[in-house]
Amino acid sequence: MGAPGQRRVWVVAAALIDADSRVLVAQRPAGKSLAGLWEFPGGKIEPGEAPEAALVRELQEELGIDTSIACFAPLTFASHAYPDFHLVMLLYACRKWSGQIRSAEGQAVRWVRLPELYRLPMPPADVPLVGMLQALL
Ligand SMILES: Nc1nc2c([nH]c(=O)n2[C@H]2C[C@H](O)[C@@H](COP(=O)(O)OP(=O)(O)OP(=O)(O)O)O2)c(=O)[nH]1
Repeated sequence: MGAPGQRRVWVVAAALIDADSRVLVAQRPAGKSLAGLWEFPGGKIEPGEAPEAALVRELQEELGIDTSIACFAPLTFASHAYPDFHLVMLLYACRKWSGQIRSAEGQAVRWVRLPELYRLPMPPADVPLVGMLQALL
């Protein structure tokens, strides 16, 4: 479980859920780590930044939507040792936003139902989270 002193990376992400209980996933672009895998939108928390503020910022940057901290319900977290860092990722559920979702950073995005989510290739840290999401939907 993670070498001592391994770099720890704090990430925040959202399970955006629509009225049909579908979840939005985004594909990691070619050339980045974990390329091609489907992830929950989000990103790294900046130093001094509150996780929820980071999530509002990331959803605006990546998807062009406005969200409110009040609409984030803590869902679960991932703690996963990647070869070069240890990821801690907080996952929030969010059913309310304003604006039209568009992929502002060129990532492919898809709305998927749970059975499909189980079949999509996701980063290893995300795999245990899907079951937690199932309990919510
Ligand atoms: N947003 C997001 N990141 C995830 C998920 N699962 C997972 O392992 N990650 C990892 C990938 C990245 O290493 C990190 C998120 O960083 P980021 O999205 O802000 O930055 P990045 O793509 O430039 O990442 P990197 O190239 O520096 O690794 O968390 C997920 O579901 N959503």
